[in-house]
Amino acid sequence: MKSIEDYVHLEPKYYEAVLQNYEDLFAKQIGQINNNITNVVIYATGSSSNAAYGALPFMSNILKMPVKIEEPSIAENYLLHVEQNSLCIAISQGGHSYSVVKIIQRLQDAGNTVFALTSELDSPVGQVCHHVLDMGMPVEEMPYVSAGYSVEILDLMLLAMLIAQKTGKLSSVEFTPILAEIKNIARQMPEVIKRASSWVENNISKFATAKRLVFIGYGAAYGVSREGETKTTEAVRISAWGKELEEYMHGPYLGLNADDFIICLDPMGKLHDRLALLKRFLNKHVKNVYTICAGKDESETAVDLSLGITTNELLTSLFMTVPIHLLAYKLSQVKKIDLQHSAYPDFDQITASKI
Ligand SMILES: N[C@@H]1[C@@H](O)[C@H](O)[C@@H](COP(=O)(O)O)O[C@@H]1O
Repeated sequence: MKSIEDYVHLEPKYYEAVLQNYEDLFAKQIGQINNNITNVVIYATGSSSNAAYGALPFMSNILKMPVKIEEPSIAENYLLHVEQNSLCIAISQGGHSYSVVKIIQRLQDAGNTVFALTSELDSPVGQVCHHVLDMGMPVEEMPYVSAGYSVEILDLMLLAMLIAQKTGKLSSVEFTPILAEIKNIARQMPEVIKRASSWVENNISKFATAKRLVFIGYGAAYGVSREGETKTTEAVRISAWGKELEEYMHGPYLGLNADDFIICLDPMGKLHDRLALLKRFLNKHVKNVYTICAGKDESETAVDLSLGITTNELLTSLFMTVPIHLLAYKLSQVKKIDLQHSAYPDFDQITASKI
């Protein structure tokens, strides 16, 4: 089975394939989308939900309408009131998540149209949903996904662009440079992976002593911070938080421990100065504060990582998770965690959380 690291190295190839095929992949289903949609509701859980948060600011900006993410279980059991002009998108990379299958069934039974994004077309999600969107990559064998998470972000961004074009929100003149910017990022992925790999290598012995990792991001990097929490919890099996910048400052900072390892995720956007203030505070109380930034940051220290891409902050989730995935993988190796076999084989037998 390929490892998380193997899949990270496959990301440039998968991005290239999606960028070549996205029109064919999505054309048929895009044609079925109602031109009068006023908002988008995304149903996803785990990494798929984190990916949606990474794409959300871009999607809302391109579609010029509200985009929200709902936890499928809460939506299915308590919030089943969907507006007629909502575009419902369910995401399940593997297509076996119980709560995603359920919400698709409930929405369709109530007369709503649901589009499901998945890589496994004949999975339960693929079979239940009437409008399946192919993610455009092979099924990821490794259950702790990395490439699939990133491809979901790319898929959602391209979908938003196509829908915006179809509904008259984005002209061809506007479409072309945005697509060129995304392609430019895709071309730089090998260099991002190289920089991220050496940063992880150089710092792994220190990270291996961490009792807790705290990821703090804003804008598109909020999804990245959430993915930091997910991957660290699932693959490294130590405590982790993934917070939005102001959310962290609102109260969680009070739970700070001097031995926390804090990773700040800076897309070099609107809230860069707010993050700088928080770092000033954190550096007074915590020894291990790191920053991963999209482009070059003048205040960068020796332990920080610059991924070297100066781009629209809304697109940074396409590459900022690379170091987070590699760090989680390397830490799992150091801790000799077997990611290929389930730690609790009885879990799904008892709960049927994956069907
Ligand atoms: N442990 C995994 C998560 O890492 C994954 O993100 C989630 C959603 O998976 P999917 O996108 O296939 O619905 O499922 C599992 O619970």
